[in-house]
Amino acid sequence: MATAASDPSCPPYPLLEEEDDKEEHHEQEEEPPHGGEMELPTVNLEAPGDALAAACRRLGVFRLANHGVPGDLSARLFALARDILGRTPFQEKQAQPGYFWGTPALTLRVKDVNWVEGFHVDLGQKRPVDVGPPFSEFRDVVSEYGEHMARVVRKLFDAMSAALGLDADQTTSYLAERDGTLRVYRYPPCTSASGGHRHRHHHLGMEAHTDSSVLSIINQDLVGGLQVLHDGRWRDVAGGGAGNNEDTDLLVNLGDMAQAISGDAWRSVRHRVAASGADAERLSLCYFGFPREDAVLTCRGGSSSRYRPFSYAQFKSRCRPTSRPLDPRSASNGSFFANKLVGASVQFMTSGS
Ligand SMILES: O=C(O)CCC(=O)C(=O)O
Ligand SMILES: [Fe+2]
Repeated sequence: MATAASDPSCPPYPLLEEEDDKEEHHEQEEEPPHGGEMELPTVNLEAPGDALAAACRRLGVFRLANHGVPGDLSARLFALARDILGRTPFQEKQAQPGYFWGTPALTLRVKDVNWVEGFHVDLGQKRPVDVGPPFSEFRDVVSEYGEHMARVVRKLFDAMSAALGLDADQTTSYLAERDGTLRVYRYPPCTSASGGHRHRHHHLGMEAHTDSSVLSIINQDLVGGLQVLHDGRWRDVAGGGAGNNEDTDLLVNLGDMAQAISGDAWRSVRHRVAASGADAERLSLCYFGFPREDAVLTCRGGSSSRYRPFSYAQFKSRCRPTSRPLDPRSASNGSFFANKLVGASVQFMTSGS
């Protein structure tokens, strides 16, 4: 049984049950191979051109240059996150609003826990949460960073809307950029990490999934660990050295809502995070932009679309988390979203799909 008890910043209870051989064998069979590092295309936010639609169609993930997020702001947020998450005793962090460790399933079953902790911040929350230092400084920097994320995601979505031919109302309501979520993650050192290859006692920083957002913006440090599924292989996406200089690229993932809006022309990329090694910790700042809850998404393709018009509120209320991840081999990029929708309710799908 693995525990993190020797590290005071981690929970003082066991985090992993022994996996039985049968289950281990099952998981090994399902695991897509690892395909090494992948060079992602870069989109220039000031001049996205054809590169934007090409990346959305082919990959569902790209680097974003010329975003204008000040390097020293990212650096300040990374430094605060490193301090607060990495050097504060677990019990103290746990008392803070928005703090989490591992998966929500942790309370039910200590198995397949994601080796990650962090803060979840609703940027649209009207009343600031009352916290003392150093958390108040953290809250203020998060809020300033969130303003930049809202600006960047709006500009990017405007360019995407133009490429998809959305009207002015859709362009406004399909993304509520100021009501996004920011997650500040720390992937603590993990003694049972194995570089992304599954074997007995292997952990992941975050299990394979697609995001439910329209767009997600990831700012990861130099440690790296993010992997995307492309052509049936897990490919490493190198860390960007976030916060080291103003020219550092951000990463953009298309989420399920972008795939739906595009009528499946664009991809919601399947991705995961390898657990950090025993002597490394990884930090990332992830912003998620969602549609306005009441906006009805009419998916491209009209009556021939696979999706009936639906609102994000409906999608959220119907989407039940599955207890285990879907088979990653069968879930090629994109089909996972359809599976999520089918799992949520057939009401979202037009008949026959
Ligand atoms: O930490 C990261 O780089 C990615 C996290 C992620 O995929 C998520 O929060 O959905
Ligand atoms: Fe994600």
